[in-house]
Amino acid sequence: MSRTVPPRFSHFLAPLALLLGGEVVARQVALNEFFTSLYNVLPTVLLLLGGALCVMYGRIRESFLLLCVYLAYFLLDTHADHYRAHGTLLDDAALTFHLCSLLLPLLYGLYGVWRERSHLAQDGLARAAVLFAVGVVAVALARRFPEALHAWLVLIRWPALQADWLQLIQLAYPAFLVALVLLIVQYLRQPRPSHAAQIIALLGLLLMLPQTFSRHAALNILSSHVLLMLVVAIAHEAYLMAFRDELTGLPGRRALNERLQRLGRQYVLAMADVDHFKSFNDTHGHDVGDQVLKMVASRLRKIGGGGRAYRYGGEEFTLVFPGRSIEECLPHLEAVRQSVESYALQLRDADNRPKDDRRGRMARGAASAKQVSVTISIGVAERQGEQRSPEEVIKAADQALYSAKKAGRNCLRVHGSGRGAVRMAEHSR
Ligand SMILES: Nc1nc2c(ncn2[C@@H]2O[C@H](COP(=O)(O)OP(=O)(O)OP(=O)(O)O)[C@@H](O)[C@H]2O)c(=O)[nH]1
Repeated sequence: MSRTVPPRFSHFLAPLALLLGGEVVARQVALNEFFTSLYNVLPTVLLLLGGALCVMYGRIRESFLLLCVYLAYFLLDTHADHYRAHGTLLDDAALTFHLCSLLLPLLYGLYGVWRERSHLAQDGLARAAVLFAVGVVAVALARRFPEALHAWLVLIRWPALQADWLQLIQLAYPAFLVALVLLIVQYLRQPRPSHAAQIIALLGLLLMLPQTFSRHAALNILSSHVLLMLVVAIAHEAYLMAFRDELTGLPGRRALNERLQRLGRQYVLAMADVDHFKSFNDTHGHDVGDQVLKMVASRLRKIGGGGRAYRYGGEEFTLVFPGRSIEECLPHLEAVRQSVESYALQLRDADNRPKDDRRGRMARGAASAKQVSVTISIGVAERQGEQRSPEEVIKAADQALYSAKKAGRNCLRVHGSGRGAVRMAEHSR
C-alpha cells in the first residue's frame, strides 16, 4: 500500500482522549450504579460490535486484536470478581495474571504487525491456529507444572532493573517493549489512524494490568476503553476507505458528492485536469504517472481562498469554493496552475532508490537525476443564472475545462465568458 500521509498527531488524538478518560474514570473511588452496570457489559458489547465491523469490512487483524484483549479481560475478570466478592484469590489467580501479563503483549504485538493477506479465510485460520497453540501450551503447562511455571514467570532475571513501582513480572516489560517498538515501526512505515490506535491501546493494556486487583472496576473500565479505541479505529478506517482517495490522500468522489449537497446559494466549482496525461503515462509508465498525480494533488491541496480539493476520478480534480465569487477564486486557481507548471518532479526509480536518506538527498541533488514536469488546465464556473444545482455548475466547469484544452492547455477558463484565459508562455520541455 502506498504511503500517502506523513505521521500526524491527529491520528493519536482520539485514542489518547479515550486512554486519558479511562484512567480518570478508573481512578474514581466508587462508580455509581449506572456506570458500574455500563462497564460490566461494555467489553462484551464492544467485542460484538467490533467483531461485526471486522466481518463487514474484512478486517482480520483487528478482529484478533479485539479477541486477545477480550480474552485477557475475561480471564482476569473472573478472578477479580471472586476477589471482590470473597476477599480472597482463587488458587490459580496469580498464575493466570502473570501468564496474561506476558502473553497479552506478545500476542497483541504479533497480531498488530501481522500483515493481512488477500485470502481472508487462510489468514484467519493461521491467526486462530497461533492463538489456539499458545492457549493450549499455556493451559497444559499451568495444569501440569503450576509451581515450576509460576517460579519461572516471577523470577527476577535482571535484579539491577527491578524497582518497587514495577507491578508486573519482569518478563512482561520486555514483551511490552518489543510489541511497542514493532507497532511504532509499523506506524512510521504506514502512518494510518488504526496503527496509531494500536500503539495507544497497547499503552492502555500496560496501564490496565497492574490495576486488575487493586482498583475496583479498573479492569472493566480500561479494557472497555482499549476495545473502544480499536473499534473507533476500524470505523475510522472504513470512513477513509469510503471517502478518501488512497493514491493522493485527497477526499474522493463520494466525499465530493456529500459536500456538494451542503453548499449554500453562492459557490464556485473548478475542474482541473492534467494535460496530455495519457501520453505522459505511455512515455514514463504508470508508476511515474501515479507520482505525478500525487504531486498535483499536493499542490491542489494547498489552494488558498477557502478552496478544497477533491479527486474527481482519474487525472481530474475538483476544487470547491463555498461562499465565494469567481473573482475571488481566480487568483488562487491561477496560482495553483503556475505552481504545478513550475514544479520539477524528480523521478524516483524504486529499484535504484538509495537505501539511506543522505545518499537519497545527494542523488536528488545530482544533475543527472531525471526530472519531469506537467501542466494542468482548469475550467471554472459559478452558481448563477442557469446553473442552479451543483451538478449543473460542475457541468459548466467541465465545459470551461474543455475550452481551456481547446485553447492549447495549461490555462484557466471561466464558463460563459472570455475571462480568465490566462494563457502562459509556452515552455520548452
Ligand atoms: N498513472 C495513472 N494514470 C491514470 C490514473 N487514472 C487515470 N489515468 C490515466 O489518465 C489518462 C487520461 O487520458 P485522457 O483522458 O485521454 O486525457 P489526456 O491524455 O490527459 O489528454 P488531455 O486531457 O486532452 O490533455 C489515461 O491514460 C488513464 O489511464 C491513475 O490513477 N494513475
